Amino acid sequence: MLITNAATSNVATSQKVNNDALVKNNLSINNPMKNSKNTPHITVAENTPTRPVTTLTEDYGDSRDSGDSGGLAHPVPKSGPDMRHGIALYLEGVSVWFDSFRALNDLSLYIEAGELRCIIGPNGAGKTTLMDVITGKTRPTKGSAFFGQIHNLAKLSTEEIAEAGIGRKFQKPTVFEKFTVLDNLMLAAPKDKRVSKSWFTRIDAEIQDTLDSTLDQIRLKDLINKPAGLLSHGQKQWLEIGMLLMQRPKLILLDEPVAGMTDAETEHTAELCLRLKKNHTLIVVEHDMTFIDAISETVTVLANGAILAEGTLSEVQNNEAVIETYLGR
Ligand SMILES: Nc1ncnc2c1ncn2[C@@H]1O[C@H](COP(=O)(O)OP(=O)(O)OP(=O)(O)O)[C@@H](O)[C@H]1O
Repeated sequence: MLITNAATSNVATSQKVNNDALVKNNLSINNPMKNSKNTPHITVAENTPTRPVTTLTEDYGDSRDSGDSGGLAHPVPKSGPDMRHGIALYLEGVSVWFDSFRALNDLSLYIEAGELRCIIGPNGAGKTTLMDVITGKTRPTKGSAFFGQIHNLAKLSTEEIAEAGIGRKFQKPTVFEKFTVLDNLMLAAPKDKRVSKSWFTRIDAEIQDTLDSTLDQIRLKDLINKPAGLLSHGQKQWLEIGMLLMQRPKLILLDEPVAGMTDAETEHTAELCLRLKKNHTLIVVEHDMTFIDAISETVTVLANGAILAEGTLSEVQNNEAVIETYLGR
């Protein structure tokens, strides 16, 4: 019963899937790094492919909710993402068209492993569409999207992408209000190990470790027996981040994590992001500049589906085009 319920939550959509039936990855990666001003410097051995530059020629359609694999052949690598060359996420020339409207327009974005990247931009800039492409919810109409070297995000299903190690937290918390903090976390654990700690005296050692470190990260240890419905808005958000952490993602996407939070909660969330950064790659979409200032290294500004500017917060804040289009004078 609980497991059925869990399958309907945003977090549970990224539960691990049984991929026994999936064949080993067979993608050929044959087109090394191109010159681009966004391209980070990477030192690699001679003849080693640095980027999976596979230009997509198929039209993947324009449905935002195309979360299935659309009948495409998509061998799923059983291993985790290959980030040996330091790139966690690689998007090259990605466009998303909704009929004739271009929500993303030839967008190229490279996120290094261990990076905390902030994405800002006006309403309608394409931020959600970008997150949708990364999580497989929307297919690129054109371009390449890879997680590490081998996971082709344009071809994997949402579940396969979650299995590969990408976790997304949506803006609105969707915790199970009647269940305790602990039960919510246990429900988010990978399917094969998902048992409620309160029902069993013994618990998988790996899950126990993940639970302990998650509770350390989200600072809700003292509230484990509290029903989630009685938590503050901020605590619910942290719990939901904890539910993501139970799945041990490598790349975490946070969509407006501090919307509706008090100043103190915003500050705590900034501290949480900085703690998460020690072991994860993060992409944070936010409008709150105080929060961005507290956590940001590189900030990417999106407008009209393309990158308007990229740099430190103060660099983009002083960029004329950004002032004109987004921040104002
Ligand atoms: N399914 C769709 N069909 C048609 N147009 C869409 C669809 N989804 C999004 N769009 C349009 O694509 C553009 C980008 O939307 P998106 O939600 O990605 O922007 P955003 O930067 O996340 O905005 P916000 O900050 O308001 O959330 C918008 O103009 C939106 O209206």
